[in-house]
Amino acid sequence: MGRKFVVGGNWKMNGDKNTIHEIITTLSNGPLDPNVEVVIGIPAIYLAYVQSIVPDNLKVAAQNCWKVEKGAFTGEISPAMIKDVGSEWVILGHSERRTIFKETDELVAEKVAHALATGLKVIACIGETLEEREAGKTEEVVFRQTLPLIAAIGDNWDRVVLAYEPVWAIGTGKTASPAQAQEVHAALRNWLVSNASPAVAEAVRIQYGGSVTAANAKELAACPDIDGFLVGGASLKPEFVDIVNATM
Ligand SMILES: O=C(CO)COP(=O)(O)O
Repeated sequence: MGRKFVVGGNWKMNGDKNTIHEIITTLSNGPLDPNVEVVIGIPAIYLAYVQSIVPDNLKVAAQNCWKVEKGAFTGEISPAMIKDVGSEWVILGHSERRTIFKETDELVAEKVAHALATGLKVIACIGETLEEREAGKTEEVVFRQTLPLIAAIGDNWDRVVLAYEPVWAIGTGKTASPAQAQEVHAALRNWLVSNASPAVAEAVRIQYGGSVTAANAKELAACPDIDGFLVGGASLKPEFVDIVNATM
């Protein structure tokens, strides 16, 4: 069976009640391709608000969470809380979490394991820096980041989407070319055959993220191993509708 296209919008630390209302109105009017799964990543403080105004065809994600249910972790939110306000997804391991907040591959894996154990669905992000790419280490880095996720995910792959986001393409306007993105996606899928299982490799959806716009989405979406996008800046704009509809 084919992999269902899945498009995420990662708002990062953007939006206020007014602009959020506008974005949700735009997405509600769409129309959004009903064959595409759409997940929007919301700043934690607005999760409940967004949850109260989204239509059924939009799923809501937190952008991070901690690795236990509750306790003395000032400033953190737990998967149980995300679930409690009605959201089904969490984005984990985003490169901004890894670089700015120093999250290690192991911590990301612990978070993924706990989020899945709580019943959430996870978008797990991986991707190399420019320096790593130029040193010819792209695949090495992507495989290293994915390896601890294998044990963390266990047999919950049906609730996981991988997002390949080359750090040099994030927020820079420098999109990976379709050939560059496809090459990494295919290599990762091939690596999953032996490191997870052939069935997982075949079924798991791999999103591309990094300066995706309405202008480049169709060409990227046509690549056989690109199963969706994780969109930053453009997810705050009306063109997100066109990105969701890139495979129509
Ligand atoms: O980080 C991203 C999505 O998670 C990509 O951000 P941009 O689309 O703004 O490059």
